[in-house]
Order: sequence, then structure tokens, then C-alpha cells
Amino acid sequence: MTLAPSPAERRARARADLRIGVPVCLRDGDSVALVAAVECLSPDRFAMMTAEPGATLAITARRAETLKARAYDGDLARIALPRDASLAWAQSVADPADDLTDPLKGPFRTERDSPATLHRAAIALAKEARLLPAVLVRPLPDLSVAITSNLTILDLFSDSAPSSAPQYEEVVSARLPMALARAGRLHIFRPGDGGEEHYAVEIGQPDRAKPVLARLHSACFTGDILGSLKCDCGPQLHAALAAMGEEGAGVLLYLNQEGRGIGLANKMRAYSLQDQGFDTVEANHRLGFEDDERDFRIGAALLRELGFSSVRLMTNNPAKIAMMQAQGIDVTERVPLKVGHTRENAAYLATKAAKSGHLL
Ligand SMILES: Nc1nc2c(ncn2[C@@H]2O[C@H](COP(=O)(O)OP(=O)(O)OP(=O)(O)O)[C@@H](O)[C@H]2O)c(=O)[nH]1
Ligand SMILES: [Zn+2]
Repeated sequence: MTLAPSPAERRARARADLRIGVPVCLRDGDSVALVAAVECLSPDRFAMMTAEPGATLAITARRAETLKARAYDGDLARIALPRDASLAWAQSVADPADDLTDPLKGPFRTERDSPATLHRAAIALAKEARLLPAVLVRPLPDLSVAITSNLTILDLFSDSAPSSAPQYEEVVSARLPMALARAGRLHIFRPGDGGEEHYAVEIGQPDRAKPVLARLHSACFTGDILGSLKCDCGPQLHAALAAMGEEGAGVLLYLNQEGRGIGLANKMRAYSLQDQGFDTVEANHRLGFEDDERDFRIGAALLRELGFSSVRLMTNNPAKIAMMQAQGIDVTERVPLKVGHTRENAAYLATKAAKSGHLL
């Protein structure tokens, strides 16, 4: 028994550190480095981390493509810092907001020889923290600076991201009558790894032995709450609840994976790029993300926790069905959910159909 944080708890701390601009120390065998998310870094810490030569800026291959930087490491590029690099320069490498009005002048010199393991881990951590995937990496000879500065130290051997979805525990559930489904009950689930809580809205008392009418709904603050016309999320949420209310049984998982898993701040960055003419997929790529960064294993884990193994899934997204099946949830039927088509979201829905395989 120990009071010390577990590997998952250390990762949760590391995510919080990156979000408040505190560097984290990563270690892989003899390799040690300080890493910090560029978007949260203060000028003072940037200056300290770049005082000596040798720091690099790690970005994803997606972002590197836009910047025309060579991604020798496959999925990422390590840009050598120019001698006079400023925090503003690093932030414009990280953030595509001004790519068109104030294009960055390359050429960027990217590294290719040494292993990129720490850089890759740092980018994964920034994504988990819902920050732009651009990280300043400062190699260190050993752990002494990290220890004297009281920084979080992650050992990639013992503290790397787990390969399975976290375990979820139900915190509480209570009756919740809704206009669209009176016999509602809201369940709150909390993961054991310090990550996001997710919710399940259970309608009626579905028979666990039969396929339940189900929806896996990813959070969309703009669509679900504000009634944004840029997407179809709000009408889909309401139509799913209405269908379950009418049937008298169903389960709607409300997964806090805003912006297809990139977080609300990054989704708004994507919206701003969409105003510059990029579509929803191109905008994600310019920011350094994949088209869809969601972890669909969570939905399957929650269904199982609620006692469901078989669903009639309300979706237009074949990838969701494939992921559920892969996670051992039997999808006996796809129930289309075609609502909320507007003039404003026609191009968005057409892009999802053309590039992400959604069924229109
Ligand atoms: N990154 C990004 N996310 C977006 C954009 N528009 C909507 N979203 C997010 O996309 C997700 C849509 O989730 P869902 O409606 O559950 O999933 P879906 O893949 O569209 O599939 P179905 O609705 O089940 O057919 C939500 O997390 C929204 O916040 C966008 O332009 N960029
Ligand atoms: Zn939406």
C-alpha cells in the first residue's frame, strides 16, 4: 500500500501542469527532457528552456505538412529552434490562426537522427490535455533540475498511456423527468484516471436482455446548448431523446468529447479556420489534429457498466458502429438520425459524408 500517486494519477497531474504552463519532465531510460505546451508557456519559462542550444519544437506531421516542414519521424516533426527564436515565433508555429495573413517563413530545419520517443509522448500528453499539439522539448542530462524545481516526472516505461479505456465508476444517479422523455434517469460516471466524467441518460427501464435503442452523443456546447446552425448536434440530441421517450426505453450516452475530442478551445480555433475557407477536416489538420480524436472505447465501457451488450444504434456514422462491434458491443441495427439540416450546415454535412464516410 502506498499514498504515492499511481501512473494514471501522475499522468493526470502532468496534464494539469501542461495546462497551467508548468513544464513536465519525461524520462525514457537514459533520455530525459523538460516538455511544455507552447500555447500555455510564459515568456520567462520559454527563455529558461531555450537559454542553451538544443531545444526543439515538436509538432504533429499534420501541422508540419501545412508548414512544409519535413516530418522525418513519420507522425511528427522536431523543428530545431532558430538562434533568435521567440515565444511569439513558437506560438505561430503551434497555432495556424495567422497562417494566411502572416505566413511563417521557412525553411524549417527538422531533426532526424536521435529517437523521438520523448517528443511523441509529449505530443500525446498535450492532446490529452486538449491543448494544441505543439510542445517545446528541452533535453536534460539527468533528473536533477526536475527534482530541485519540484516538477512532475513521468517515466515512459511505467507511466505511458494505458492501452485500454479507463475503468468507470458510477458516482450517482437520480431521476430526471425531461420534456422529451419523462421517465428519465441521469447517471454520472467518473474514470479512475482523472479524465473527463461522462453521463448516461437512461429512459424507462430497458430490458438488458434485448438490444436497447441507444445513442452515443459527443458533447457539442455550440450545437447542444447554444443552438448553433453550423452542425446538426442539437437536433440529433433532441430527436434521440424524443424517440426514446416515445418508445418508453433507451439509453443516451453524453460523452464529454467536445469537438470530436479536441476540446472546445481547439474547436473554436477550427471554426475560425473554417471562416477562412477550410472545411471541418482541413481545419483539424491545420491545427495538427487527426479528423477525429475521439476514443470510442469509452462508449462501449459505459454501456457494459450499465449492463448493455446489444444496441440499436442511432447514428449516421459507420465508424461508430465498427468501433462498438470491435469493443464487443453487438449493434443489431443502425437507426438513422437525419434531422437538423440547415443552409448553414449543408457544407459541413457534405464534407462529413465525403471525407468521413457519414451516411447522409
Ligand atoms: N473538430 C470539430 N468538431 C466538430 C465540428 N463540428 C462539430 N464538431 C463536433 O463533432 C462531434 C459530433 O458528434 P456526434 O454527432 O456524436 O458524432 P458524429 O460523428 O457526427 O456521428 P452521428 O451524429 O452519430 O452520426 C461533437 O463532438 C461536436 O462538438 C467541427 O467543425 N470541428
Ligand atoms: Zn455540433
